[in-house]
Amino acid sequence: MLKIGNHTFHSRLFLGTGKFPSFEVQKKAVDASGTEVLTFAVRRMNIYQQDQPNFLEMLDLTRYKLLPNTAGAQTVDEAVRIAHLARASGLCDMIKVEVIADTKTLLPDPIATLEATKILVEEGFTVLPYTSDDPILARKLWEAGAHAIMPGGSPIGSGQGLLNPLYLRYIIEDSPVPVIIDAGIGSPADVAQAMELGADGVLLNTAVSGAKDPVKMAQAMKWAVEAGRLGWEAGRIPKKVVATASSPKEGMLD
Ligand SMILES: CC(=O)[C@@H](O)[C@H](O)COP(=O)(O)O
Repeated sequence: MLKIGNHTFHSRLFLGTGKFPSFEVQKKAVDASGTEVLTFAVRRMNIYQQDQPNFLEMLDLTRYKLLPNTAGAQTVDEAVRIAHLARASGLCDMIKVEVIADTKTLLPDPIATLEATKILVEEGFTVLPYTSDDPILARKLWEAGAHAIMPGGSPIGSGQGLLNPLYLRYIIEDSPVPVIIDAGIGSPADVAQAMELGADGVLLNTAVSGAKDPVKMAQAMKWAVEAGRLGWEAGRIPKKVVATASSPKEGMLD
């Protein structure tokens, strides 16, 4: 069971809702993923044009926790304002803090992320900051009261997988709060790697929405999360540089 703040989840897969080829495919993929948490940019919400299609309208929202994110924010003020908008709209008290100040890498602004996290924790939100794979910043975030840490595997939408497994491991080993690897996941193998490192979960979007068959990929991601978690719980064998026969020698004829 995954616990973040006061929320508990069976599934360890968080799914983004952007860029699916259609709402119908999105719905089928969400179902196939087994996710309980859907994230979306508050700025995509159609608050003022109720007659326009809503990207969440095909989904039975009673089945999912919504994790609004502050995507589009470039400053602390913007992130905090977007979080307030999410709360005023009656969405979940969870907020994914995303403050991006670089359009090429889409890497998070570490100082603004920390500042926004402090403010929103103080205001009673359940705060999940999207951060780089920097273990020192991760520590400052949980010291500031973040309820989970979401380090990127690689740049958003890049599908590059985990570029720095060592730093992610440092974060996972030290963090007193859940660590969700967020962004850059390209394939089920990346997901399994994250979970085998000991991550508490993964958040992904593009790898599913951009797949040739998003529904099949969503199912594959679900199984990869489960397989990786099980493998981590089971404890892998140590790597050796020499071969060791897998059959025991005892009882063998010479
Ligand atoms: C949907 C969302 O929150 C993204 O910003 C997230 O980081 C996912 O990234 P990928 O699309 O690389 O999976």
